[in-house]
Amino acid sequence: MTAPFVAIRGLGVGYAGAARPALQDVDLDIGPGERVAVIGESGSGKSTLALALAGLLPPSATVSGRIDWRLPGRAPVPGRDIGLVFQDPSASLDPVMRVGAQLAEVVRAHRRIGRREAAAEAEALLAAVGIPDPPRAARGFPHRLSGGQRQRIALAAALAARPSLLVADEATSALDTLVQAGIVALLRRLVQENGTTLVAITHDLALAPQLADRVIVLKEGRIVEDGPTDTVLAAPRSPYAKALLAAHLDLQTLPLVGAGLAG
Ligand SMILES: Nc1ncnc2c1ncn2[C@@H]1O[C@H](COP(=O)(O)OP(=O)(O)OP(=O)(O)O)[C@@H](O)[C@H]1O
Repeated sequence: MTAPFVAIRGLGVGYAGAARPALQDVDLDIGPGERVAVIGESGSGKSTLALALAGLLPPSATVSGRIDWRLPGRAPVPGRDIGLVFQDPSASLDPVMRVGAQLAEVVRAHRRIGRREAAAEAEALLAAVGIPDPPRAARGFPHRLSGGQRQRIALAAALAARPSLLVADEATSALDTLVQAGIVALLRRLVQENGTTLVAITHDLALAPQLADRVIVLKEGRIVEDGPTDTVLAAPRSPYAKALLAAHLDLQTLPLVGAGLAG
């Protein structure tokens, strides 16, 4: 791998009152432009890793270890260097602000451009994420849109500042299968086009081949598997990853595209 974009060493995160640390001894290098899926069951520490990367852990959390960024001389700024998309788009969209104004505000918060230019950029972003009739959508409010459209707009907002890293935490979990497929395809296209590094958190193994070249499996706050997506899904080494995969195949959900396991 070329020089890592971010290098995590011995990261541990504990929350007050918790029986065990949410993350322990996490060592992880992520290269520029890499697309990484972080998989694990509920409570394994996926969201904590996302928050640690974004610098958004609650102040009460106890943090040890280091996260070093390849950004010259400064810490990354969430929203500018790191875009975030969550499961619930309402977390990132203001219900009482017009969609176009919200996007324009994000653009102007990070780039020195005038109002008109920012409004035009907002419409361009809406078009880029596949929202029909961008000028009309820009004048509307988020609550008038479907869940899938709101998630597209949350994605547009996360990418408005052209971040180097996009962290998507269960970004498609709340959506039905068809809408989910559309958002996954969009996410994949946008990060490829922009060369954005992607960390996609998901409990859904079936999404890993569609989103990522590399899979990391977390169990009880530790990385138990880390490798190319196809290799991990075709031949997991850790017993835990094997069990996750077996449980997934038992459920007979979506075929694991690209893993040679679909048939
Ligand atoms: N703010 C918090 N305060 C206390 N404990 C927390 C907090 N956030 C997470 N935890 C605990 O830390 C552990 C890891 O949680 P985390 O949300 O990172 O896991 P996860 O894999 O993302 O789970 P899920 O898929 O359910 O979101 C869990 O035991 C959780 O209960």
